[in-house]
Amino acid sequence: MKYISTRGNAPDLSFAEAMLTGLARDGGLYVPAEIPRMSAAEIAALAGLSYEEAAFRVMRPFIGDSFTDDEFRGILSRTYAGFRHAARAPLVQLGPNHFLLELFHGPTLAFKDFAMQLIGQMFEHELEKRGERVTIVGATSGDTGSAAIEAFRGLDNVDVFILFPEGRVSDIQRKQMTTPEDANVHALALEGDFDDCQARLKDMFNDFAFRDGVRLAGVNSINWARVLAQVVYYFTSAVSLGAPHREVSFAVPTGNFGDIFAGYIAKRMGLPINRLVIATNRNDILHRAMETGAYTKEGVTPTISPSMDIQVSSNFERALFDAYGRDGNAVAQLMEELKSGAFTISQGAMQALREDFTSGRASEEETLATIRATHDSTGEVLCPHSAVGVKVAGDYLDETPMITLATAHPAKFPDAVETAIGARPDLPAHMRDMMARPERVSRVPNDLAALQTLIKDRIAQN
Ligand SMILES: Cc1ncc(COP(=O)(O)O)c(C=O)c1O
Ligand SMILES: N[C@@H](CCOP(=O)(O)O)C(=O)O
Repeated sequence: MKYISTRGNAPDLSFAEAMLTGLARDGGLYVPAEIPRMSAAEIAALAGLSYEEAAFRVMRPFIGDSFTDDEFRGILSRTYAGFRHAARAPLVQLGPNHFLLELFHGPTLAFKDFAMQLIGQMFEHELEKRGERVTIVGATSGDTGSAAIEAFRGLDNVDVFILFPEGRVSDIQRKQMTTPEDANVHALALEGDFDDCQARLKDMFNDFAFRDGVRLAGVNSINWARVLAQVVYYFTSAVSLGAPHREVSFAVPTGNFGDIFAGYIAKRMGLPINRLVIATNRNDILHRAMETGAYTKEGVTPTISPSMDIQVSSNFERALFDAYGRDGNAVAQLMEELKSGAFTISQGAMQALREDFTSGRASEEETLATIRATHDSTGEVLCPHSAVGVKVAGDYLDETPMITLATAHPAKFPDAVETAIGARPDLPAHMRDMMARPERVSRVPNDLAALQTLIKDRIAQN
């Protein structure tokens, strides 16, 4: 299995190489040269398997010879051992034909753990084999950073630096990033928004002297392995509702487009998915793009679903690559235009996108009302991101079962939940004392050179 860049001008890599490389050297994102298909019989055979065994069967064809079967099985069993639910990703019913996929039972209470715990294990295995050390730099709007820190803290061959937008993550998210005591963890509060964090991260990858000097690696969904791990729960949830004999739809709270892109990959692999619904908050660039064909940046507006306060959706580039018939030059051209703030998607590409994706947006009031109504009718307490998904899913309910992804635990966003239902959800026991723990964080300017100097200095000290 080979991986190619969405901009068509970088070396082809194996799975393990693409995982350690992060961003392609032409600025693009790695995708598999071909998407392996699963037959209806292979999909049906996932029914009743453990999550780990289903994960093995869904991901195996993408891994090539980067890991042996035994190595990969060992990695998967360690990956999900720390989840607090035996099913890993349980489904609960919200109403007739509407289901919620709870993805928040991992160690940091967000769907990010599904992929981050896996790549933590894969990095450790691969770096030990190669005798290499890397510097991970990540950009986060709150959840990716905490999941990355949890997955990589304490590892000998990794330093992990996380850029988060100062004042724009919840208190719990900040504490998750600033309270670990491990010397290899560096939480950096950047003066800017998430898009600034992600832009500086990509600048670091595009500065080859810095990139090679610190042996830079990325664990954002730039990294294909992150997307791949998320494909699995589309299969397990759909199969438990009758796939491949019955179609299902998914509604996905969306920011950086990694999670819903994983659903698209599941569909390309043969999972019978009717709709993939992109659910956005007020930062609705994807919804606007789906409606008009114009992908136009606006400023990021802070919302009660802060992890989705994103305007430049990194993984949309992967969807565009397919929509443009895998023409890397066309994608490179669009990304060049985006530097000036906007691009227009061709009619043909829009048609291709609309065959797979549809979209909707939830306002702040609708998000709060959805948390309240869902609690009243089912007892389920939604986080505000999941509530965006449930609200938008409501506009698409029909005879096909709809699965909305619940992407974070409500206790990560107690203020929004309290506003909606008048009660603050409890944190799980392992996090109860979190607010009292001392913090370690550096404030950093939105400036590439200053960030690079800080990172080099910290590595030299370790
Ligand atoms: C809780 C939560 N929900 C939804 C999203 C959006 O997911 P994606 O960025 O993969 O579109 C994020 C951030 O990525 C998140 O942290
Ligand atoms: N919402 C994310 C943003 C980063 O997205 P990723 O897909 O690159 O991990 C977060 O919580 O940080």
